[in-house]
Amino acid sequence: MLDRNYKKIESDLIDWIRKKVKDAGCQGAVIGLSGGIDSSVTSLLCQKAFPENTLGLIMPCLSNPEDKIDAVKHAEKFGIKYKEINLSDPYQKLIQTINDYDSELDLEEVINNKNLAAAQGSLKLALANMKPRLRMTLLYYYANLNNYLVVGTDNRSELKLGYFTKYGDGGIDIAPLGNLVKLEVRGLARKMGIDPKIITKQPSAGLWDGQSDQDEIGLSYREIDYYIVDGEADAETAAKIEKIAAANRHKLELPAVPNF
Ligand SMILES: Nc1ncnc2c1ncn2[C@@H]1O[C@H](COP(=O)(O)OP(=O)(O)OC[C@H]2O[C@@H]([n+]3cccc(C(=O)O)c3)[C@H](O)[C@@H]2O)[C@@H](O)[C@H]1O
Ligand SMILES: Nc1ncnc2c1ncn2[C@@H]1O[C@H](COP(=O)(O)OP(=O)(O)OP(=O)(O)O)[C@@H](O)[C@H]1O
Ligand SMILES: [Mg+2]
Repeated sequence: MLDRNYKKIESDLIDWIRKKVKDAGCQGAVIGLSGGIDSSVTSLLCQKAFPENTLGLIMPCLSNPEDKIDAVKHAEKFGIKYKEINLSDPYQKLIQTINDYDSELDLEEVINNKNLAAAQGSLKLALANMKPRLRMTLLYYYANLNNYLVVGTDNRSELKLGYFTKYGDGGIDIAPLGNLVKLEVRGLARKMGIDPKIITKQPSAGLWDGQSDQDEIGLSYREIDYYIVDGEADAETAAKIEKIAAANRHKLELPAVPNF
């Protein structure tokens, strides 16, 4: 699976991005830069497609400070224009606003801890998913302003599982990595000279301290990717993947509309 012609994939994806942006009547690309591998590869592809018209947005939201350092280093290494907009305060204020107006749940502990570890059950995800949705708002601000497309970073593994926030990091215009599973994204990243620290970092949505894709999904990318590409998996793994995929399929569809 890993034995792919990454040089050709790279140049085909650069051409594809250029065509999609031009066909949309747009002039460039805006991407969220997390310091993770998917956004590093995507931003570099965009930068090669539109060297002058690619904008990376670094948007920490009570995030691990290491990630911002990695994102800045990546942007500077490859000459990607970027801005940092820290969303921690607006995020906290939004939670405070909910707390002020809705007395049903007490969010003081979450607000004071600045950590979603204090939130349990559905509250944890409800608050966590607001982070990518705030980022999406900023990405579209810059897309509208500059006549750019919002370029998403979702890969084939995440799309198959629906492992993204609906209208958050899933709220995008195009997804250049959408036909590459995570292990293939790693192959492409190596070929493109992405910093090995970024390539070997544990994949994480970074929505709360210590979150990792593998722990949350309960499967490794090796298991997920071999199943997606070659159909190789034991019956239990295959069933688990299909169950998650079925539950999240709505994320890839348009909202249901009555047919009467
Ligand atoms: N059948 C259906 N038809 C239409 N809509 C349906 C639906 N079932 C739920 N929904 C709607 O969808 C909502 C649930 O979806 P959503 O809001 O996305 O929430 P949900 O899928 O519960 O959470 C997002 C997941 O993606 C992960 N994530 C997020 C961001 C980045 C990354 C990453 O890889 O870096 C991962 C995150 O850790 C979490 O596990 C429901 O509250 C409901 O509004
Ligand atoms: N702090 C952040 N600043 C800007 N964008 C972010 C930030 N955190 C997440 N994003 C955006 O959300 C996307 C989805 O996150 P995701 O974690 O799947 O990708 P990644 O961090 O690039 O790679 P990995 O999955 O290996 O962690 C990112 O690729 C990026 O575009
Ligand atoms: Mg990440």
